[in-house]
Amino acid sequence: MAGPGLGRTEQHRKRSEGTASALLRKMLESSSVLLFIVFVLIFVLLLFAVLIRKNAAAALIWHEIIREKITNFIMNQSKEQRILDFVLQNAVRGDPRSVVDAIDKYCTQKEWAMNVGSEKGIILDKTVEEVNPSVALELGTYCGYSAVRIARLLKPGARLLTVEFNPEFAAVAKQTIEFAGVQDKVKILEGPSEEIIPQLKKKYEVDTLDFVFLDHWKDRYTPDTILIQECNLLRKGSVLLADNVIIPGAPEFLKYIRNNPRFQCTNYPSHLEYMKAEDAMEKAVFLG
Ligand SMILES: C[S@@+](CC[C@H](N)C(=O)[O-])C[C@H]1O[C@@H](n2cnc3c(N)ncnc32)[C@H](O)[C@@H]1O
Ligand SMILES: [Mg+2]
Repeated sequence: MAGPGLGRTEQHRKRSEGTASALLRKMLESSSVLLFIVFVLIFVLLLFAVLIRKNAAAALIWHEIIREKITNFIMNQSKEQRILDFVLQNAVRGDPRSVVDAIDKYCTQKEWAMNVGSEKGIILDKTVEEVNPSVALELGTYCGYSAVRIARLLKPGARLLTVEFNPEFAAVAKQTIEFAGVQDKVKILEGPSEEIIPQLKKKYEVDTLDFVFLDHWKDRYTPDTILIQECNLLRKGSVLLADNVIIPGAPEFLKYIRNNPRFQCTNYPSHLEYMKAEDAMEKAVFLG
C-alpha cells in the first residue's frame, strides 16, 4: 500500500521539478533574448552616435527628426518658438546684430536649425555689401535669421522681400524681425515661391531685383531661377546667391546655372550651418 503512495509523491515531486526547471529555462531564455535586444539597441545607438559625428545626413536626421520631435512633444512647443524665446530673452531689442548672435548661440549650443549660420553668413554679408541692393528677394525666410542679417546691411530706402510658405515660421520670423527693429525694411510674403514670384512686379511694385538669396527647398532653385527670368525680374548685374549647394545639395541647379551663358558663377566653399560638414554657396551674376 505504501509503495504506490510514495511513488505518486515522487512522481509529483519530479513533475514539479520538471515544471520549475522548464520555467527557469524559459526565464533564462527570455532574459537572454532581453539582454540580446539591449545589446543590439546599445550597438545601434553607438553606431548612430558615430554616424552623427561623421555623417551630416545622419546628424540632420537626428537633429531635425528624432531629437526635435521628442523635444517638441516633451515641451509642447516648436523649436522655432524656442529659438524666438531665446532671442526675446537674450538679445537686445532694436539691435539686429544681437539677434543674429543670439540665434547662432542657441543653434550652436542647444538645438541645430537651418539658418544660414555664422560662417556662411559672412559670405552672405559680403555679397550684400558688394551688391548694395535697393531691392532684394529672399526665398525661404524660416525664423528670419538671414532676413535680419541682410536687412541690417541695407542702405536707407532699400527693401527686402522674403518669401515663406509655412505660416508658423512666418509668424516667428515676423516677431524676430520686429524685435531686431528692421521691420521697415523687410516684408514677409507668405506663400509658395512659385505663386509669389509672378506677383512681384504688379502686387509688390518690383521693377527688377538687385539681389536674390535662394535658401528654400533645393528642388525649387532651378524652376524659380527660370521663373524669375521669365518674369523679367533680373537686370544686367543682378546677383543670385544660393545656399546649401552641397548639403542638402542642389546639383541640378549647379548644372543649370554653370552651363548658362547668361550667368557668371563663383563658388564659395564653406561648411554646413553649425556643423563641420562641407557645404558651399554659389554666386551667379546675371549678364543680361
Ligand atoms: C533653410 S530655411 C531658410 C533659412 C533662412 N534663409 C535663414 O538662413 O535664416 C528654408 C525655408 O524655406 C521655406 N520654403 C521651402 N520651400 C518654399 C517655397 N517653395 N516657397 C516658400 N517657402 C519655402 C521653408 O518652409 C523653410 O522655412
Ligand atoms: Mg540654407
